Amino acid sequence: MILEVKNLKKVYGDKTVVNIENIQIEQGETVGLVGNNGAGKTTFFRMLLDLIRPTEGEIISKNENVSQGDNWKSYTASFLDEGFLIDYLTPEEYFTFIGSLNNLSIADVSAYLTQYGEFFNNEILNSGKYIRDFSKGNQVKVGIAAALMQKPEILILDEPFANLDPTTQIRLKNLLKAQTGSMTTFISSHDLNHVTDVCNRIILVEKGKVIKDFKTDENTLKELESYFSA
Ligand SMILES: Nc1ncnc2c1ncn2[C@@H]1O[C@H](COP(=O)(O)OP(=O)(O)OP(=O)(O)O)[C@@H](O)[C@H]1O
Repeated sequence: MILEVKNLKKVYGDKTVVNIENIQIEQGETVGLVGNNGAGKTTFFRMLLDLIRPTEGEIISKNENVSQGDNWKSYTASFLDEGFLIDYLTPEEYFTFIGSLNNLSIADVSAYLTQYGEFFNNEILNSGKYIRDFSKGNQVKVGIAAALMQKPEILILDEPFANLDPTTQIRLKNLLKAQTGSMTTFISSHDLNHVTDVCNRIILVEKGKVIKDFKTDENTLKELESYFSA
C-alpha cells in the first residue's frame, strides 16, 4: 500500500465537505475520482498535497503523514490548477526550473521534452511567450508535462481533460495509459468516458463521502452514467 486515507474530515463552518473513513491505494493503481460539482474532490486533493490541513484524520503516504513530513514530496507530482505554474516564465524556463528541483540538467529536460512534440502540438516550445499569455488549455499542457517530467511514483491531476481539445484529450489518455502500473495515479474528472478508459479503479464521491469504490470493467461506464443521470 502506498497511500492510506484514515478518518479524513474537512469542515468549513457547519459544513463537512470531505468525510472519508478509509481509502487504501496500492502501488501502480490508476484511480479516478468522480462526483458532481462541490463533491469535495479538489478539497481532498489539496489535503493529499498538504496545501490545506484536514479538520480531522490523516493521509499516510508510505508510512508518513503528509502534513507531518516531507519525504513524500520527492516522489509525488501534481497539477491541480494554473496556480502551480509560474506566470512570468516561458515554458522552457519553467521546465528547467522544475527539472532543477528534481536534479535534471538542462540537457535532461530538453531530451525529455522531445517526446512531447505531439502533445504540445507545436504551440508550447520556442514561442517566446510567457506562460501567462498562453491559452488555458496550453497552460494545462505545460503543467501536466512538468508533473510527468518528474517521473513521480504518485501523480495527482485535478480535472486534467477539462480544458483540453479532443485531440489532446486522447493524447493525454495515451500518455497516462503508457504509465499504467509503473505510477500510482489519482485523477479527478467529470468525463466519465475518459476516466473509465484510463483508470482501473473508480471512487465515486457525493457530498464528501465515498459512495462507491470499485475496479473498472466493461460495465463501469454504464453504471456511472446511470448513477449520474438520476
Ligand atoms: N475555503 C473554503 N471555504 C468554504 N468552503 C469551501 C472552501 N473550499 C471549498 N469549499 C466548499 O467545499 C465543497 C467542496 O468543494 P470542492 O472544490 O472540493 O469540490 P469539487 O468536487 O472539486 O467540485 P468541482 O467538480 O466543482 O470542481 C464546496 O461546497 C465548496 O464550496
